[in-house]
Amino acid sequence: MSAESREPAVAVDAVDKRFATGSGEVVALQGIELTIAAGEFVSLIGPSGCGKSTLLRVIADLEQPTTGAVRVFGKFARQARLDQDYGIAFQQAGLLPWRTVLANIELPLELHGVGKAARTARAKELLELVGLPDFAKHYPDQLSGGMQQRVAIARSLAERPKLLLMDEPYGALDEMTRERLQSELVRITKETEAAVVFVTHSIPEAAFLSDRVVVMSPRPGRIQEIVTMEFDGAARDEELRQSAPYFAMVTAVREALHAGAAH
Ligand SMILES: Nc1ncnc2c1ncn2[C@@H]1O[C@H](COP(=O)(O)OP(=O)(O)OP(=O)(O)O)[C@@H](O)[C@H]1O
Repeated sequence: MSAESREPAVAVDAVDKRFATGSGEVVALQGIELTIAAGEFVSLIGPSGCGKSTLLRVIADLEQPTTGAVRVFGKFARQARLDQDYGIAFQQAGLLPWRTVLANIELPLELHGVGKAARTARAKELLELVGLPDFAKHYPDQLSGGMQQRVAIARSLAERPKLLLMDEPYGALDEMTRERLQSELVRITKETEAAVVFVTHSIPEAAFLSDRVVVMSPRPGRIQEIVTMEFDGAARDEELRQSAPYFAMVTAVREALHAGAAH
């Protein structure tokens, strides 16, 4: 095992984030401590405005913490961003409208100097993976929102990142597609051994996907509780969704959320 793979994927150390606004200061995050192991799947859940997106953006170095520090595989977040050590998929698919689906997926590889043949081959493989092999030559506006989201996920996986940062990537999808993409994500992250930080509003989604669910509470945004998912070793498959251990975990996350809201 290399030194790098022994480092946690993410280490958030005493992070506060305050925003100055016209009506005063907003404390979006306070005293956040969170370590995510290599290969671990962690969801962030909590009521609207509790700071989930802000925490993800701080990890991605799209926002700077007011105090504290973030490391990604041992590097400062800024260096990890410059080195493109993680893939990002947000709810807004963020595809370039003037590029075909294939060219959108190829973009990160192109920016890293991967040759044309290799990046086209990889992009086609990813289109298969997300179930859109026939849409390579389409443009984003010719696709449904859900299909665009799958393209964005394919793009985030292009460089086989060891960390994926996902902000409600499935929020706009119908339930069937959503469950299919959840299963797909489980399979993909198992294959690639990527760690994932996943923001969601869905308790069942968080329970199905995660090793640990971080429950946040608002004003100021803090970690209320971290719930470890225990499924008695069961695989994360369709059977799990119907099982007693899964329902017990859904209940545990729900109770933690309600405890946070009561404060
Ligand atoms: N750029 C900004 N300027 C000022 N305030 C901000 C900014 N970004 C976020 N905030 C505030 O910080 C708090 C946390 O916002 P954030 O978007 O992280 O919450 P969230 O948990 O992701 O919410 P949601 O579930 O609704 O997406 C909110 O009160 C929000 O208004």
